[in-house]
Amino acid sequence: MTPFHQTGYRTCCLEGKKRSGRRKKKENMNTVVLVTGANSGIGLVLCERLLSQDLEGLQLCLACRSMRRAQAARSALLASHPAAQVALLQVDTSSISSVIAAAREVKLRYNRLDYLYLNAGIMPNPQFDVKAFFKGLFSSRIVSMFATGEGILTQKDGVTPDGLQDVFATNLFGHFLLIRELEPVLCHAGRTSRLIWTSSSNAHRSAFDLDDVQHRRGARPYSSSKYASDLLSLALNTRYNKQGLFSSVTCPGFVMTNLTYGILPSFPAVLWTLLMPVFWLIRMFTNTFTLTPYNGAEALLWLFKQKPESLDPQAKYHSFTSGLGNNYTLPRKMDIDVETSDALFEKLLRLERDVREKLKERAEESQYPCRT
Ligand SMILES: NC(=O)C1=CN([C@@H]2O[C@H](COP(=O)(O)OP(=O)(O)OC[C@H]3O[C@@H](n4cnc5c(N)ncnc54)[C@H](OP(=O)(O)O)[C@@H]3O)[C@@H](O)[C@H]2O)C=CC1
Ligand SMILES: CC(C)CCC[C@@H](C)[C@H]1CC[C@H]2C3=C(CC[C@]12C)[C@@]1(C)CCC(=O)[C@@H](C)[C@@H]1CC3
Repeated sequence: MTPFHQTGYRTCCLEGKKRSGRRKKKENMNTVVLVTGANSGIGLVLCERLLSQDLEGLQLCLACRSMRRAQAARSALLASHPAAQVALLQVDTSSISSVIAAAREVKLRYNRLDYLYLNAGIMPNPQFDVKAFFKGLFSSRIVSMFATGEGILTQKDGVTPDGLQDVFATNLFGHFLLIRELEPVLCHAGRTSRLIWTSSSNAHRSAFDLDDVQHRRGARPYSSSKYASDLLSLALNTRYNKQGLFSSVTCPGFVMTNLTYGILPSFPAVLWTLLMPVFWLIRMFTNTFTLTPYNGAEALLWLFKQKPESLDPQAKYHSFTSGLGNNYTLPRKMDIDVETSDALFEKLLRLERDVREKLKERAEESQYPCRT
């Protein structure tokens, strides 16, 4: 038994026909999978679950901002899968130069990338509105409040050294730039590559504004960044499907991870654990309370096994856990449209041009420091 495993739960996947072991192995020869934010929570357990599939030639690349934490994750994975091929990559998705350097490294190491999991994410300085929470408990919004966190959470965002809003840069723009930089290894004639986003049911149209895509003005940068990732996924499909690149969006449900522990910082981890029976009870009414990273990773793993052409680009694929602890994946139509997704894509392209120019200027300045 490894730390990733969870006892007492039966996992049932809505998988198509079962393939024979031998065919499965041949098809997956040298499948390269890169996961951002792979050193903890859903990203780490996804890696473990991928390794447990026993796919021959699977090459995992853990893309993390801290090499120390990445090493610890690699050691944990190798402890349960000693023969696995697990590489590390340093990337801070909130930093333009880090993303560009990481992409350069990927292109040197691999000539093809089959799966790119865009999973790294933050929800900094969350503010939990206790009053709204108790009001919600006695209203008809109760189920949707527990499923989405809508109406009870806001955040205080910061600004990165590149001058971008932190949540936007980390959750969305860094990943956008990574995809753009990795085009040569993602778009290959005769083969498909996959982008799989860890979005959220907290994504909401009302938090997003095309005139403020970085969410400088509001107090829901997390919701805005996740809604933007839903839109971006659709735009990527519009533009890249012909080149064999397919994008999908997932929601892991409510999962106990470092991200959620940060929501009530005064709550020690042990209190969260004590609340587990309450959460299991709530799960009887909402299957979105997946609670463990193992359950939360269900949709991310399910998508790995699907043919991309069979997926709906306007659907979000949700991990669900039933009251009895069974995991399954189901699609839910997203509240997005092609026009807004295209408009966002254009804005991101413009921002990409700007940041690249700034980066060039900075490089020139450091080369010729005396020039004015
Ligand atoms: N937990 C939940 O209930 C839900 C989570 N999600 C999403 O799931 C994803 C994974 O989060 P989760 O597992 O819950 O939380 P964790 O905090 O455990 O994982 C987040 C991961 O992202 C990494 N990360 C954060 N910032 C950066 C950065 N600038 N550059 C590179 N990596 C970074 C973290 O690295 P480090 O350890 O160094 O901080 C960590 O590995 C996120 O996108 C989150 O929004 C969506 C819906 C629900
Ligand atoms: C202390 C109380 C007895 C219980 C407090 C519960 C809340 C802290 C949670 C109830 C629903 C949760 C939730 C999220 C965070 C924690 C809650 C608000 C998310 C917003 C976390 C991030 C996501 O992406 C969403 C999918 C989650 C939705 C549910």
